[in-house]
Amino acid sequence: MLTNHKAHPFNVALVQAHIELGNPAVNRNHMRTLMEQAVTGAQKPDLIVLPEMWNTGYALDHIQELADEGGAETRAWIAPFAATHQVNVVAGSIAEKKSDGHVYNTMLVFDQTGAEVASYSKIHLFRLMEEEKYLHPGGEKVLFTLDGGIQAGASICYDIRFPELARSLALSGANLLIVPAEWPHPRLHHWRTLLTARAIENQMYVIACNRVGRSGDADFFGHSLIIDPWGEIIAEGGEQEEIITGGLEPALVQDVRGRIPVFEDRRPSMYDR
Ligand SMILES: O=C(O)CCC(=O)C(=O)O
Repeated sequence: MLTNHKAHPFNVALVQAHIELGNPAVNRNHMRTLMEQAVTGAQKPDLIVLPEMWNTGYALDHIQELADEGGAETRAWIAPFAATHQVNVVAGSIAEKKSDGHVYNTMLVFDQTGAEVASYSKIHLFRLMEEEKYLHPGGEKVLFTLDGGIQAGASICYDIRFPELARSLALSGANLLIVPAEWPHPRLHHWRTLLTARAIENQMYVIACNRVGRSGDADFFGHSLIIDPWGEIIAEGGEQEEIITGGLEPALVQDVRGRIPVFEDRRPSMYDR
């Protein structure tokens, strides 16, 4: 295992929460309570991450009425929360109704001043949950810089089954992949393996925040993960609500990339699709 402990790691807190189906008001209050716990915990986080579709859950039948119009409601409380507590917030993803009338599965990112630094809508919609019938896919990959200078790339849940996206983010400069999810049983093996592979092959940190609890037929297992660029699991959640914390050491990315020069040894002309 590679170690490169610095005095001030970049502390992350993953809010592994239960989500109430189709009840944005309850979910908003619940997330705020958990986020307050995160910022008053023993280790003050530099970054808080929420799970996927936390405002509505997969209430897709009613998603047109339930979705946050222009993301306004979410922005209105998360931006001041970030500023008040001087913490970066990746607000998981929400069902967001955009001005084109479509609903997107959208990640919003705020810096420590409460300024919005990025917005990413899920590119790969998940047919097993009929996302493609109710949601509109995003049209671009998204990178952003967090306070502290860390370059991060956005992925939402099913996106991690497409290694091309994480690789493309890494090639564009990402040192960290952030993954909000609603990933259910019985695919824990896929979850852990895919996330670890994305970390190892791209020599980047991967932090993934999954929800817990039952919703309809789905049983969401948590197991939120913080994985370092060598593929070591720094922290992993259980199957109940909890806040998973860990410290990232950004210099470790260059360290690992120096040890096995994968990016120098790539042969892009050999990969035709
Ligand atoms: O790929 C999977 O197994 C789960 C994906 C998923 O649940 C989602 O994208 O919402």
